[in-house]
Amino acid sequence: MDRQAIEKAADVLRQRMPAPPAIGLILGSGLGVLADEIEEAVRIPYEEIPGFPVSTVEGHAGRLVCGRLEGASVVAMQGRFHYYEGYSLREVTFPVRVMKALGVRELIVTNAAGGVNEQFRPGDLMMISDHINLLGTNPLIGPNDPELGPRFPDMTEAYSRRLRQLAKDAAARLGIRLHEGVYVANIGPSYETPAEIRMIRVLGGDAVGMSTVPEVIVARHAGMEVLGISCISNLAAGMTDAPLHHDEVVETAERVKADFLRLIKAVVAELAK
Ligand SMILES: Cc1cccnc1O
Repeated sequence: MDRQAIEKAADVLRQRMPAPPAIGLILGSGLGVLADEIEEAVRIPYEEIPGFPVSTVEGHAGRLVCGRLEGASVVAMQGRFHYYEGYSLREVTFPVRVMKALGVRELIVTNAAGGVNEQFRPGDLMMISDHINLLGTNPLIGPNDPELGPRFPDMTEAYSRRLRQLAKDAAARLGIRLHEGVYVANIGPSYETPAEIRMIRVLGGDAVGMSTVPEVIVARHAGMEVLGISCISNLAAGMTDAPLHHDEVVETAERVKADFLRLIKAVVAELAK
């Protein structure tokens, strides 16, 4: 990814944003409602930002929302880009590069995921402790710009221990049940087969989805701290007889949004201190 394109997008946004953001939020399917809670909000459609792709998935609005949330200056992606839409991983992760250029230090990534762990139920929240990349590719492939990050970034703590503790403490304070587990990225857009879900379980996966991992790899490359929260939208293939539908993914996220909102806002409030 070239620095010129990143700076060009960041410059356009600096002209329109109320203040430099400290926290970035990527809101997954049906979870964009959090951006509606941002105060003094400036909403910028992706098509007005040079270098941003345009989201094509139902349940993803397609705009950047900047403003204040729980006392912090934030920038939220209301709608994200997915590899399965046909974008390159560099395009999918370009917004993370721009957030870094704007000054974002902590990135909270959220998604709707399929439950693989047999203890999980639709509507549960899972904090991501680690991920497994089954995409068979990586957003950092190609020449590395050392100004953006190291050639071989360490992924030992892809999901910040500090932020995970913050989220755990917030969930306990709020009486929100918060699982913790491993998120596995599948390319999509077809859902996983029952055999693939059995494989993912054997590999140690607790939830599966079609996003998040590319953004987290780039965020860690850029030196950002990351917290990941999955909304278990439905049980993955083979765990029930029912077939999977995208509208179920969005509908479940809608249903659990109260707890999801309370948790993310509590974490942001802590970071704003
Ligand atoms: C996003 C998702 C939801 C349910 C099952 N599998 C997935 O990849």
